Amino acid sequence: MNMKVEEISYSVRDKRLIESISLEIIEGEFIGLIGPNGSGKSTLLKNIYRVLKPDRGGVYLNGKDLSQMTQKETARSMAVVSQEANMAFDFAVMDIVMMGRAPHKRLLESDTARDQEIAERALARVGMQHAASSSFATLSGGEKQRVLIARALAQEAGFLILDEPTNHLDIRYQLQMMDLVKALKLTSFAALHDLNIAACYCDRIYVLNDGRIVAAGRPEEVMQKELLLRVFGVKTQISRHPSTGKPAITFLPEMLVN
Ligand SMILES: Nc1ncnc2c1ncn2[C@@H]1O[C@H](COP(=O)(O)OP(=O)(O)OP(=O)(O)O)[C@@H](O)[C@H]1O
Repeated sequence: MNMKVEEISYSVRDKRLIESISLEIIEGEFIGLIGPNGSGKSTLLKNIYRVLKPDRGGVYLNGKDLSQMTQKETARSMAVVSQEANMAFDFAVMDIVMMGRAPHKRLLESDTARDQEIAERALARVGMQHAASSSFATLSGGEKQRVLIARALAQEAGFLILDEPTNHLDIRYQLQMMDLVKALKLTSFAALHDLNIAACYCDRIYVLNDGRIVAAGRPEEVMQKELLLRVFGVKTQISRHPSTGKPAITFLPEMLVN
């Protein structure tokens, strides 16, 4: 599944939150989106997954204009895992995964054995089958994220959007989550905060600053100290990770630099 974003802009009242953003994601790629707090990452993703409507420009999935698709059609092509893992009501884990089947059903159509089988398989793929009847609210942050990935898998969409999927997770769960998503081999677009994680896992990275894309490329092209200083306002040393060969970013606190 290929995705193309063409010149999208979005404003609230007079404030332009994202400005003329274009990008392309090719089938099978894992693409990162990085940028400082408030740079517009969530706003961009929401414009892509149709919680917000761009003022200008368009989003195309396999050449098809998303704004011409029904929400159900969109959900069959695109699944979203966001950082807001809390549900207003408590549900059993399996019920949450089964929600992923909704875009494939007619209104009030009941679940079939095939839906059940797809949901069970999705839960097994994220290693959470033992928790099928547990209450979602009682799970740890890492487990919740895995269940939400399972829901996205049950949705059988070819394109996965992740909005800061590792927020609030400790380092072990962050790596586990990223390894899991990579192993799924879905075409993915992920807003990430941790630059080393982005450098390690992404095929390509887009850098957002003040609502605009200011750099794009492979991790080694993007992770340059001048750019990181300009965009994030931090001093860094960039080396090559001894095992992965990817850029490894070391941050230099002001008090040590001076
Ligand atoms: N509904 C809104 N009305 C006004 N301003 C908004 C609205 N939604 C977002 N913003 C502003 O738009 C900017 C971009 O916000 P956004 O949440 O997209 O950034 P982000 O890069 O995802 O940030 P973070 O890394 O902190 O999650 C911020 O300055 C934010 O305050």
